[in-house]
Amino acid sequence: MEQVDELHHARQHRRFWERLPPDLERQFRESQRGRYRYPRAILFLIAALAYGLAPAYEDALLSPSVGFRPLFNLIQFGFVVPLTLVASVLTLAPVPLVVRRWAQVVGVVAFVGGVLLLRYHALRGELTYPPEMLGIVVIAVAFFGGFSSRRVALLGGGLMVAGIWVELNAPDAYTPALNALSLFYMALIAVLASLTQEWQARSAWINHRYVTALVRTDLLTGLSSRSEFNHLFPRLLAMGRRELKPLAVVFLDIDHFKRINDRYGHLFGDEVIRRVGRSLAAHYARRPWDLCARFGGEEFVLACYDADLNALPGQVADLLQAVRGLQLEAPESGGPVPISASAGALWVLPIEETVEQVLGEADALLYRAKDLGRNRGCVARHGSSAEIMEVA
Ligand SMILES: Nc1nc2c(ncn2[C@@H]2O[C@H](COP(=O)(O)OP(=O)(O)OP(=O)(O)O)[C@@H](O)[C@H]2O)c(=O)[nH]1
Repeated sequence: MEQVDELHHARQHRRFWERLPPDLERQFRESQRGRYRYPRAILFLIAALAYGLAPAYEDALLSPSVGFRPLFNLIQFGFVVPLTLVASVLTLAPVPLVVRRWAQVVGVVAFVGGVLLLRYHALRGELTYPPEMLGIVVIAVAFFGGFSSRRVALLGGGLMVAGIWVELNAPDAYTPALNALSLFYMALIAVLASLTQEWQARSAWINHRYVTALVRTDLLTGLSSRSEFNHLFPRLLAMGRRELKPLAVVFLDIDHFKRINDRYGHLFGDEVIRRVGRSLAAHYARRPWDLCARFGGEEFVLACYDADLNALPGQVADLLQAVRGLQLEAPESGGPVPISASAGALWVLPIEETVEQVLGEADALLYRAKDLGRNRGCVARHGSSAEIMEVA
């Protein structure tokens, strides 16, 4: 319930430049990194190849006479190409996210640093190098990098300043002002594209999370919804079967709820459902695998993993007592409104039982408790309907 509210708030009140609350933001970033793994690995590979093969096409296409100085060769082959290749491999390798991120940052910085250096010397007439490479790298990083928009903005902004400095300080080989302007536009496009793309990705992600949370949560009580229970219970049963652990399934239904509604109104009826739901969650479903859901109307279902058969009657009695102990006051008179519930509890060591069989048997126990006069529970072990224990 809190999560539904938090997601709703994040959807409604987020401005274009704002991030999500820290926990959601972390989950969002991780989901995005996974998504762009392959494009990023390919990007780094292309960067490494483009850089590594530069001398070949430089000589052939652009400036046949220019030779590389040993220092350039060292930077290019001893530093930039290996780092970019390592970034490519680590992007796909099963290494921790932090290592991958740092490898990529170092790869990108090394790459663009190398390109800037070459560009500087190209403008001094010492060699030629395609300046568009810089823009391509920035835009590609912005689109596929999976970095935060702030990091891309920092990178884009830093590159823009460095690029302009290089253009203006090199001898007037071409048209520095025009080159500076084109660098500025490239960096601007990259930053805006990355911001827009991130905004859209974040909006889609948060909407998806919100809808999922809505489907999984019962909005009146904050417990799991029936669809969430239907989703998780088969898994719990399968896990019990695999690990040979017993389960307890308890159906609980508020007695004569229609009368409460008719007498005190539906809003008060809602409050009763809410209070009973909270009380069940507090008393019973406390371990990580336990399920506590509103099955519909005034009926609840609990499923407990690795349940103790001997403790079950006592636990059901406690639940019924907790419902009886709820101090509800009538809307207008303020007088006490006594309520009670009936329960059916089934203990099962799952072998071949289906979900329908288990839930059907537990539901039958609930109806038996209703037939016996309500305000009580019927507890049984699966398959031994002759030995039903009555608790109150
Ligand atoms: N206030 C409120 N009432 C609901 C909600 N969902 C179902 N109901 C009402 O719950 C009542 C359930 O009535 P019945 O199924 O006859 O059960 P009951 O009166 O509790 O009788 P027993 O279960 O046999 O003890 C109906 O009147 C429904 O309208 C809800 O979300 N809020």
